[in-house]
Amino acid sequence: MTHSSASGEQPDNNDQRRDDEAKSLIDRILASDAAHATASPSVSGDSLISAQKSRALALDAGESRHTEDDGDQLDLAARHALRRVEGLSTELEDMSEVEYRKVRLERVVLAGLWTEGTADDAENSLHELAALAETAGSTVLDGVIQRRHSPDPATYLGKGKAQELADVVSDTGADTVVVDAELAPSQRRALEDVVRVKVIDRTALILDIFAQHAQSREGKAQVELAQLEYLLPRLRGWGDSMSRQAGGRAAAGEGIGSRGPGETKIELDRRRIRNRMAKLRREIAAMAPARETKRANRRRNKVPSVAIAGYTNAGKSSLLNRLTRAGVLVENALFATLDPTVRKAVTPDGLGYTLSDTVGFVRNLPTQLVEAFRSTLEEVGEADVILHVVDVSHPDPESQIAAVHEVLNEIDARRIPEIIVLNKADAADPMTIARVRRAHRDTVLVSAHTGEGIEDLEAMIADTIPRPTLELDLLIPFTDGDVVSRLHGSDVEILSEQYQPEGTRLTVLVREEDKEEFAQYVV
Ligand SMILES: Nc1nc2c(ncn2[C@@H]2O[C@H](COP(=O)(O)OP(=O)(O)OP(=O)(O)O)[C@@H](O)[C@H]2O)c(=O)[nH]1
Ligand SMILES: [Mg+2]
Repeated sequence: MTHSSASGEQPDNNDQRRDDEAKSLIDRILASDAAHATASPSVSGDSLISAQKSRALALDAGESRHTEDDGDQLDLAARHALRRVEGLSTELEDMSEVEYRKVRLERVVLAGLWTEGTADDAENSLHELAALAETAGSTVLDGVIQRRHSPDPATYLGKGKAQELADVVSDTGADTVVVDAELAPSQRRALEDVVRVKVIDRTALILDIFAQHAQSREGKAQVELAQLEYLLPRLRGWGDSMSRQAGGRAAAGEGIGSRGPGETKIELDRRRIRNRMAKLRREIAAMAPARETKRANRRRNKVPSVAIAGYTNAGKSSLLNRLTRAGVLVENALFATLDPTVRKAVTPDGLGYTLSDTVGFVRNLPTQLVEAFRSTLEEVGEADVILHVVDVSHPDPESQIAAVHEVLNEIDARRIPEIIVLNKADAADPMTIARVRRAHRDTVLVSAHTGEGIEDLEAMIADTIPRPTLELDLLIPFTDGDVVSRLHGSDVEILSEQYQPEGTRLTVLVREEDKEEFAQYVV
């Protein structure tokens, strides 16, 4: 689906387009097996800031005053940003009075700022937040964007807009507000006071999704560590707010942002949290050897390793399945894959390599997660080749590519040869494809669904992985037939083969370290 520029369109068309987009986005997330889904989670181009930077902005020291003005109140734009995604009647009058433990599905309203870039960028960012919220299991009721130069230090949105948000919340009967930023504890509390429902930020949302998806013991430990890391500086904030909302659903430890070591354990003091974190770090370190052994084995056998990396939902697992016919979970949800999967694959000319699927990246991936998943991500950092999978059916693949490069940079993986795999060719706009291909060399256009371009990709992988370089001329007696089959195995390249009276005569390329094995047959 293409995302045409809004300029020049009739307002009705704009509204229609937004409605259609919002609807298809929701459909896409809910119907996880619907193969025909077209829209993708979006990302904002210009607002690409590292988690570190946004955190520095957000974690100011408990300041709680409003700035002078209430931002640039571009009312028309703000109105347009108020999209009704799903209408629900208002059943609850005053959320702070309600025993909302019983509400099962979280019903959320999203709030974001448009501080830079175009209106489309700002909307894309909110769309991505909606996809994240849906992935976490909530229903998105509405979303608002305020045009401002910078977040209000007190309530994130300006005072007036925060009040409008409160109205939207009470009109829609939402029980949670999700903010498209990382909030300081004081901002979160102040905003909660205005909107009267639980407020969580983007980082908490992503951590929550990871908590839901972690499968392995290591993955679970890594997520818990990241959650505690996030919680620690916010301890006072959560505690204060929860004591004010005693009996609330959040206090019961339900809902987004509270799975894992969330608000139920709020009574833990910092020391106990630190102890727990130290224990988790030790556990994760202790689990590393198993992974390290496997990796060392692969290194010893010099099997080339290819790591699949890329933005979440780009089609990494689909591509792994396509290349290896492995049954890896493919889901139209963000962060379906958390635990790295390693599979064997063979190039068209018979060279073996390993192919590993990894956790997806996202714009402003919380630094806590990059830290906690470092050992998993390091797997990417040690690969011989990186397949960087890009969803080219997305309106703005460039910013996803940039976000992935940023994470690769952080784990020191930018020096590794990279093949940019433009996936979902079947659903992509030719203009977008052309634009991305102009900006990036070494791209290959594929569709994991239709199989288009997969042969080109396989050929590119074969050309990029380290190949055996040592040429040997061998004569193998017929009595040693097993050696011939070994040569036909996956890490030798056969240049010529003929039968002679004394045995099989072969010219082959082998890896340097396999030289000894065949030394006795060298002619
Ligand atoms: N149209 C189209 N859709 C695709 C293609 N490849 C994958 N998809 C869809 O994109 C969605 C995500 O695919 P996955 O393979 O789970 O993506 P992923 O990158 O592993 O995602 P995470 O593990 O969640 O980060 C699924 O709904 C796939 O069916 C493709 O070539 N064309
Ligand atoms: Mg996956």
